[in-house]
Amino acid sequence: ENRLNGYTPMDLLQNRFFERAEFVVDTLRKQGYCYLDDFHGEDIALKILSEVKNLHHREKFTDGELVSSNGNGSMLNKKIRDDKIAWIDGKEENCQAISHHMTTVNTLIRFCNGLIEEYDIEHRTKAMVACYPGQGTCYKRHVDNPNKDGRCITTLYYLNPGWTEEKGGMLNLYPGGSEEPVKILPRLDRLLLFWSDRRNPHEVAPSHDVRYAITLWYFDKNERARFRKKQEEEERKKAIFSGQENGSNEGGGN
Ligand SMILES: O=C(O)CCC(=O)Nc1cc2ccccc2cn1
Ligand SMILES: [Mn+2]
Repeated sequence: ENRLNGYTPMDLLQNRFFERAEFVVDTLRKQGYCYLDDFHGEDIALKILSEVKNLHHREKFTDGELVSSNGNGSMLNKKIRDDKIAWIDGKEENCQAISHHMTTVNTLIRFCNGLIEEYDIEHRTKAMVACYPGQGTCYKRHVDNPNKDGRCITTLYYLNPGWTEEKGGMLNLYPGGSEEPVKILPRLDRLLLFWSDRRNPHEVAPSHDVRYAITLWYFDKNERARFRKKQEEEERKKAIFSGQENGSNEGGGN
């Protein structure tokens, strides 16, 4: 069969993933974030971009959340984020290249999982396709997973050919809460990975051109299971509480 100097194409592919996973895990350990350029190659990157633009033109994006509570319970309608988003599971029509991206990152993360003892990564979210429509749209400084909801690695795939810092829209990352941000250019075919917890506050600087990205969050099995159990516990308590409320009103309740 077609062995290239003793390796099959599959061997070469596995090696390629293993090498990149080693680099990613070493770099994540060292600085908490890591990016890979030319992740899919330009042709596939442009195919993914055309599918994302198609989603945008077919009005498949919704507004990001509009409100943030200012901590004392009152809901401000202050915007914390201006991105438009679409959740994609990869089976939708006209999302084949996006689906290929999702399976490719899964394979990379599976190789990384073998090298990271502190996490056991088996699941991820759907793909969140995001668009910043320009005109200064941004995303305020935040932490993806501040309260142990299970997400351990954030992956961001950027789709912006010819992007320059003049266009704004830099991802400002504050690894370890550092004062000075690391400024990441959201260029085409760049895959950025970082720990999703408090180690990586980040923000999107005001963007003056249309800016696309695809986010996948990967879960640590144990943290996710604990979070789900806590959620169910809270649901039960709430149900009991509202049950008492119904029981207490006159004639209400069966
Ligand atoms: O586009 C980038 O460079 C990063 C943007 C970003 O941080 N997006 C984002 C989007 C989110 C949407 C829902 C919940 C949490 C979220 C956290 N982060
Ligand atoms: Mn974020």
